[in-house]
Amino acid sequence: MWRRVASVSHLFSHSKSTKFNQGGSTFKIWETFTSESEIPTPSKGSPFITFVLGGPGSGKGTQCAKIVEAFGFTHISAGDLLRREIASGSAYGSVILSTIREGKIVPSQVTVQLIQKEMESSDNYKFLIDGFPRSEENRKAFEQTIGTEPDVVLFFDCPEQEMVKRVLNRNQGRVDDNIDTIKKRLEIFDELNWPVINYYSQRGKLHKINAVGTVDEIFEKVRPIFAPLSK
Ligand SMILES: Nc1ncnc2c1ncn2[C@@H]1O[C@H](COP(=O)(O)OP(=O)(O)OP(=O)(O)O)[C@@H](O)[C@H]1O
Ligand SMILES: Nc1ccn([C@@H]2O[C@H](COP(=O)(O)O)[C@@H](O)[C@H]2O)c(=O)n1
Ligand SMILES: [Mg+2]
Repeated sequence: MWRRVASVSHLFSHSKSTKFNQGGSTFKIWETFTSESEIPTPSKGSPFITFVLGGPGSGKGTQCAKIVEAFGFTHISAGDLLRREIASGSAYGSVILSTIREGKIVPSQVTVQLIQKEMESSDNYKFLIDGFPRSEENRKAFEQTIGTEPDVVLFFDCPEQEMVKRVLNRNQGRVDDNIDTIKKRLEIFDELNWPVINYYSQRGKLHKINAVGTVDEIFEKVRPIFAPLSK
């Protein structure tokens, strides 16, 4: 198991915050706008963990691929791990499949175990954990099992209409890429993901990225966050 050796709080020294309301509560979100902050070089023996949040179709997977290419992270998509578990014929497969079909959240114990296995079998120490945590339960289970918090949290902020359009055009044969499941996923996102976003915002770890624009335009907003890291 890894031990944390350094704080990266000064990563956020070139950020500004904005306040907004969601579900009757006020949230504060950090928005990064420059790449000039210094961060400690992550080292083997101490994982550098980035959580990647955003609604369905906000572009998390697409941007993760760009971050991997530019900065040498290992991409761990919680959704992909769950889909792989279904395909492997595991004992959990049928319950995971019906949960995904309903747009609901798989029990954290299952997802965290899959993430942990993936991290432990990797030679890398820079991880992008995509689509996780989806709920406070997910977040707490990760902290308890892995014993650490993320260094950075990205939140791809995208209007619902745009997310629906992207998901319906995705065409990758996913069982949840249909209008009924998308509506449920959006409801679950609103209900369960905002507390997580708020939590990391309060801890000064959240980077909100406007996810409207071309893939390259959005990546140019992501790049400064990781620019101090070498590949
Ligand atoms: N900036 C963009 N503009 C237009 N289409 C995009 C953009 N980014 C991603 N897409 C497309 O939108 C679809 C959804 O993107 P992606 O799979 O990256 O989203 P996601 O956040 O990982 O979604 P999910 O949570 O459902 O896995 C894909 O078909 C992708 O090619
Ligand atoms: N932490 C998570 C992540 C995902 N799921 C389930 O998988 C579905 C697809 O996830 P994507 O990230 O690939 O969109 C999602 O709708 C959930 O049903 C989960 O339970 N927990
Ligand atoms: Mg995805």
